[in-house]
Amino acid sequence: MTSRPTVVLIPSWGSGHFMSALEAGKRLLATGRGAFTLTVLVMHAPSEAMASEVQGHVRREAASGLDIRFLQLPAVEHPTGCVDPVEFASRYVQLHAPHVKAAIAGLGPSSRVAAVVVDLFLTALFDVLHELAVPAYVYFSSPAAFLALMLRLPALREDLTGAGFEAMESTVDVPGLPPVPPSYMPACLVKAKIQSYDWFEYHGRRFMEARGVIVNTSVELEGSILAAIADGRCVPGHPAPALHAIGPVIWFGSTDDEQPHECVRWLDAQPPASVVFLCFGSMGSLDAAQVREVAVGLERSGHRFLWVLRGPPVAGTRLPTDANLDEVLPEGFLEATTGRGLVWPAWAPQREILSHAAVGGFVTHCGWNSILESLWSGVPMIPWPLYGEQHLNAFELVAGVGAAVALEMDRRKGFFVEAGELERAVRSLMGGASEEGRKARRTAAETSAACREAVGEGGSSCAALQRLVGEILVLPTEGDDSS
Ligand SMILES: COc1cc(-c2[o+]c3cc(O)cc([O-])c3cc2O[C@@H]2O[C@H](CO)[C@H](O)[C@H](O)[C@H]2O)cc(OC)c1O
Ligand SMILES: O=c1ccn([C@@H]2O[C@H](COP(=O)(O)OP(=O)(O)O)[C@@H](O)[C@H]2O)c(=O)[nH]1
Repeated sequence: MTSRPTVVLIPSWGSGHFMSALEAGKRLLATGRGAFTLTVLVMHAPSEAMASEVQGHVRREAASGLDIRFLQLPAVEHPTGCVDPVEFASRYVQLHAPHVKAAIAGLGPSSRVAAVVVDLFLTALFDVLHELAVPAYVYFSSPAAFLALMLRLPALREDLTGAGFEAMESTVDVPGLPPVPPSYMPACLVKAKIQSYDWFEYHGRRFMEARGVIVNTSVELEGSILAAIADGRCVPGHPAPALHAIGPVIWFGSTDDEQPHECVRWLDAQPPASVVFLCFGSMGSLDAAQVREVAVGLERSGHRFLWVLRGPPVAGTRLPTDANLDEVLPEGFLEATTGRGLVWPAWAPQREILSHAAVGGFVTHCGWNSILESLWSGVPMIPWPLYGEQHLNAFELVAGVGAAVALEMDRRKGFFVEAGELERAVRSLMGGASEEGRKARRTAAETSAACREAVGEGGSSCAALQRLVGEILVLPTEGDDSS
């Protein structure tokens, strides 16, 4: 066999997961310095909107001249009767298994498959990867804290009564984190969605079969949790999977835009660190009553703001529409805040915004990518978790990392936030008077430096990446007589 080996990456189709995994793959490729190529198996995204996003990414990356080959997998049926996206994703992936097997087996004659890296919801593919005897890795694009929790789920199930986490009176032990109040348990694991719990538990168990788990974090960010997992504190009596903390993996890819975005132009005219930025991720939207509270809270805070305000999701998807500002904002709000506030109703260039000197704080839905992007830019946060694992991320941000001012949410009213509470948190984060805000700003600046050091030459994440590449290159696969 003369050609170079290849590392196969199988991301899931959601833009956030896809780009995070692809960026990790590109870092593997760069660290391998030409020793292997990258082959990306692309599944059809289940909705048109997502499919066109993914196709856009594939087109851009395929044209980048890197050693990446994209192979489109055949379409499969959509599983029916799923209670939530995680069940859908897991079952949709199971249906891809024969195609994945054929695609990987088909690579064999021309290039040895050195490793296969799958997204965190794709562990159902392990059966075919084991059959093919290729080393299987997981790429975990969420924090190590959530990985620790997923590994703990089989044991935690024994402590749960039928009423689930929300009925629990004691705190939850997530090894490496301070005790977690049940109200911070991820929305994806609460009682009403027991099938979600089953699927998260399924994936958590299967992570134990992986050759390693590549995590989008760093020792500096989540050292105590990584150590707890490695010490076997999540699944006592079983060797923990090898962990590779290579983050922060942040995608800084270019867009097709030639002109600076309107939000960026508006920021250019604001004083340094004066603007609080509000954005709720790729799937976050607030209902009308909550939008009114945010508007009142921002107006009363007196601070400058840039608010990405999206409308309800497109029918049949979780993707928000562009907001109709005249309809949702209280009368007179835009006039009252002219000059010190911009409400943007559509997708905004978040990474660019967070790295702008005018931005001094971030009200975030606590998606892990958003948290990493904010920390990278040294921007302190106010956590407003919505879905997925974000409540746990919010807890970690305040109680662990410390780069945030906590926001009180009314759990009995669907985690509603009162205007006065948002006003208080914004004043605390952005004003000079609060010790809590000063600490969050100081910690964010320190964490930014630590993150940049981690991925730089000689840093912990850079070293982890080099070790991982070294391991992948010497791993034997079945039938490989060089072993
Ligand atoms: C982790 O638990 C959940 C994750 C998601 C989820 O789903 C999702 C679907 C898509 O089609 C596109 C996505 O980008 C996407 C993202 C997503 O969660 C976020 O994933 C990020 C990693 O890329 C990061 O970890 C964020 O913190 C996540 O919030 C959905 C879900 O239930 C609805 C989960 O339980
Ligand atoms: O208006 C928006 C909303 C989101 N994002 C990007 O979308 C990703 C969201 O990922 P995250 O993990 O934070 O949350 P998710 O949307 O997956 O829940 C991040 O890279 C954000 O920078 C963006 O650029 N503009």
